[in-house]
Amino acid sequence: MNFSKMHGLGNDFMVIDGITQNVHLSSESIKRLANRHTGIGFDQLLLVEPPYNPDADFHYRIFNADGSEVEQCGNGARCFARFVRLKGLIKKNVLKVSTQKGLITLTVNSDETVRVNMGSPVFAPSKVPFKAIKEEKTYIIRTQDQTTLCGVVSMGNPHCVIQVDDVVTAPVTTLGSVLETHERFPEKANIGFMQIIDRRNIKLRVFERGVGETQACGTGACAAVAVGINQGLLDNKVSVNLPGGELLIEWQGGNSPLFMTGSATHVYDGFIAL
Ligand SMILES: N[C@@H](CCC[C@H](N)C(=O)O)C(=O)O
Repeated sequence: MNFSKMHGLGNDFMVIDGITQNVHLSSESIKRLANRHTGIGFDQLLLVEPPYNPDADFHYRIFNADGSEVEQCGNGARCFARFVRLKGLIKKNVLKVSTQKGLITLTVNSDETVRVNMGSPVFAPSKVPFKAIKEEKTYIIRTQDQTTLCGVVSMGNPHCVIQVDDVVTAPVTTLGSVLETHERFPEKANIGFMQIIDRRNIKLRVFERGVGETQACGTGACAAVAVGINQGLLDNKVSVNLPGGELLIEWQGGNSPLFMTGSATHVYDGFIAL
């Protein structure tokens, strides 16, 4: 099987063309391939497929390193756009792509950065999904030894965003792993730790569902800015500083779409016998 290794700000992917190749992967084989010692190593596997929807150019499926299939991936979307152009699967620079959670539009800029229309953030708890009596801007989640204030949003996938004083000392792995599987998130969640520098700049670390902490999480950056704007703490255009680099997030609020812009890097092409 031919594949490409790519990354978006260090969030790394194995990208497979499932249009010209017949690909059948079980969650066990994805776990094996994701292993950084005995496999190829990646945070997510992206599988490019022909469109199911007449409005889309492609369909793409996303699998976490633990083998679970998920609905959305921001850094993956940008890598996907560069992959299909690099492999000559399409020539145009504006692409429509369906994922498990609907259609997104991707624009490849002249400097090869990619701007993604991620659709509108969804705060209704039942849609995240998150167990709550009613929608609030801030929730309290109780765990065995602490209570945590957070915002909750779906960017196609479930996110919980916690404001912290300093991302360096934030309990990303300890609290992140407890909240990822908290009973109030029936489909688990990605847990973001956001330090607000000023109204246009934040720092962010994310403990990703099905992976652990990654160098960057695109939907996590979108979720943090959406929660920050919803809570009245951020402006409509925010630069997000992640351990792996910067993303620009723009959202006018309400039902308007949220845009994410950032880089997507091709590392190498490979071949693996399964
Ligand atoms: N790295 C991603 C998010 C991938 C999926 C996530 N771990 C989930 O389970 O929802 C991104 O860049 O958005």
